[in-house]
Amino acid sequence: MKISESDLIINPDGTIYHLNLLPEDIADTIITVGDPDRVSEVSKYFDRIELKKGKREFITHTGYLGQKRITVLSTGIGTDNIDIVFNELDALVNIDFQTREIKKNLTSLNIIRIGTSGAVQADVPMGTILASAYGLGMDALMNYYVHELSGDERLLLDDIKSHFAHLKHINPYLTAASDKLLNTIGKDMAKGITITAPGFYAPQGRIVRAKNSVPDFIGLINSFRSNQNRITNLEMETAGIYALAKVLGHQALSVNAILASRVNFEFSKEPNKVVDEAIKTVLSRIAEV
Ligand SMILES: O=P(O)(O)O[C@H]1O[C@H](CO)[C@@H](O)[C@H]1O
Ligand SMILES: O=c1cc[nH]c(=O)[nH]1
Repeated sequence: MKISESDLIINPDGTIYHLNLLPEDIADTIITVGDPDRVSEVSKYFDRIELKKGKREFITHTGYLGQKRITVLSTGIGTDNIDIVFNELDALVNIDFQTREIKKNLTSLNIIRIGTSGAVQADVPMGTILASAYGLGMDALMNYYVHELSGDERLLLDDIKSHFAHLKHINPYLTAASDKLLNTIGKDMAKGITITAPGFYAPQGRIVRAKNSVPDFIGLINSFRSNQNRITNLEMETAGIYALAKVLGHQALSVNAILASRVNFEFSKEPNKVVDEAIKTVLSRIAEV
């Protein structure tokens, strides 16, 4: 079935609407970062850069590390941007732009986020490189998509829903990381459930001047337990990435450079060093995926 011109917008030069990319511009292995300035912090380690493009906050570099073709792309902040990036990346590989039809043979991308995050457990110090075993969304994105849970995800989400039941404004959703990427890129990293919040301040329990509606949100978050599972950190994209990757048939892993300890009330004095460590660790393992 032909996808309409208003559902899938292709620019006059053949590029996808927001990302400004042609299907041939992206590799099958994609690194996403939030900050547009972080794209060159990743691609500076490539042996060769073949393409640099961008529009708005969506900056893309594609190149090679050894024999491996890699795309690094910035998403900007928040799951509303993840909605755009993931639908458009998927369209670039799985929709024929000439016929506007879904291709018969679908491509599954390997997508690795390298992001920054704040820890909520005392034994996850600043400087930790943490792989998200699960993304737990406190935002509203997945209310708009049909998505199914595995048995393990359902059991864990039921426990999470009971723990947060008194927060009537949220409908949490949960998706596991790609096993393949967790066991390669994420091997021997600290692991935990990552909360994706719809904001940086009160939605992550921060208090500056405006009053928070949820008292001691960090205490509520870090006291959750379900078997060996606990919530380790907070950021703003991972749950949307995991959930949309699963819906669209892609593999996803989120690697978090822990810059803040929310329980020790500290923020890293050397954030670039921590992020660089995460970038180098991911790139040193990327040939395995
Ligand atoms: O450093 P990035 O990848 O942007 O990630 C984190 O930093 C931003 C907030 O400062 C949010 O996007 C959050 O998820
Ligand atoms: O605490 C933090 C640090 C980075 N990014 C976030 O979203 N939260």
